[in-house]
Amino acid sequence: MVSELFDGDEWMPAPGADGYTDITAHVSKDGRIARIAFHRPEVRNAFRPHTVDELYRALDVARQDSKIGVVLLTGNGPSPKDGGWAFCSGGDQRIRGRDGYKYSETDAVTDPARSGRLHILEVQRLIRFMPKVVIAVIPGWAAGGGHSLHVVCDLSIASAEHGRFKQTDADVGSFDAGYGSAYFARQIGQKFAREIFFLAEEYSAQRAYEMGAINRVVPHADLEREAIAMARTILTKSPTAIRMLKFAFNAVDDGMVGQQVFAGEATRLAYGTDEAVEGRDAFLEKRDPDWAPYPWQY
Ligand SMILES: CC(C)(COP(=O)(O)OP(=O)(O)OC[C@H]1O[C@@H](n2cnc3c(N)ncnc32)[C@H](O)[C@@H]1OP(=O)(O)O)[C@@H](O)C(=O)NCCC(=O)NCCSC(=O)c1cc(O)c2ccccc2c1O
Repeated sequence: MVSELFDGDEWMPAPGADGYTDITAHVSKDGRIARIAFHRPEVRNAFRPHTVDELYRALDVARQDSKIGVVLLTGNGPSPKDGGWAFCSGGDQRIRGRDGYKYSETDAVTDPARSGRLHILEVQRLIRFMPKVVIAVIPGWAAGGGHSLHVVCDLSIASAEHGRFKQTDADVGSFDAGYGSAYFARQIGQKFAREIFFLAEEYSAQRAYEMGAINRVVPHADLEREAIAMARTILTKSPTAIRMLKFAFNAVDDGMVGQQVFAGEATRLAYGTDEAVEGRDAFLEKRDPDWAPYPWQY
């Protein structure tokens, strides 16, 4: 079983998915939505380096699939041990070393520079910069690094019954000092964000909604159906408009990188104009460009 909430009629395996152990990856039957899920429910979907490698790969496959417009990131469940649900509980504390999270011996990692990993941050950047909408679909706990992952997603939808939130970083001597905290404060305000990190108290999906940390709270049984409905609404929109909007929302918080990402897409739009074509053709034809047809717009 993939997950109790997984509807097999909606999905087919994503390319490369049969090699994954720590996640599952699917594509909707029309090829337009990706569903990527943590698959370690017995540890509340905590991630180890191998999980992060697979997650990065699956997200990048979705990023490079030009039919896909929306990615649903979720956690499979419930736990076979106790029936608990989780989106993700962050880094697997059992394999945390002094320089990061450790691969297991079966991963056969010999490069010492690769041994201690904090590369969930690379996943955060991939979610942030991919030109598609990523929706966190939260069926249970979002804790520690799992809490930060939902923060970096474009939208979040949570189970009313089982969605629970807790930022445990400071309990375990860790701190996500980037999107997980500073950007979170931009979302919900400084006082709430500081409270959530400094007190590390559990809060409900309803409370998260009231603070503006998530977009929707829905009945548990409807969670994935509602997420798919959100995705289908987004898919009715212009891909270019959604891409430019995502990067516009990002830019103000992402400094020069945000400007670069937005500007790259502006350049792509400019290349499509006759004016830019004239500049290229003039160079190739070894003549002066004729800008006369193109006014100084105001
Ligand atoms: C998530 C919980 C609040 C759930 O509590 P609950 O009571 O429902 O469940 P249990 O505690 O009994 O858990 C069931 C079972 O799962 C195991 N487990 C849960 N979470 C983890 C985990 N993260 N690592 C390993 N194992 C986990 C638990 O031990 C139980 O196993 P049994 O064998 O006893 O059945 C609660 O579980 C909880 O608080 N979990 C820990 C949350 C946490 O502190 N996460 C790590 C935060 S730090 C982090 O994630 C992080 C990672 C990075 O890579 C970073 C990189 C760069 C900067 C910062 C980073 C960062 O902060």
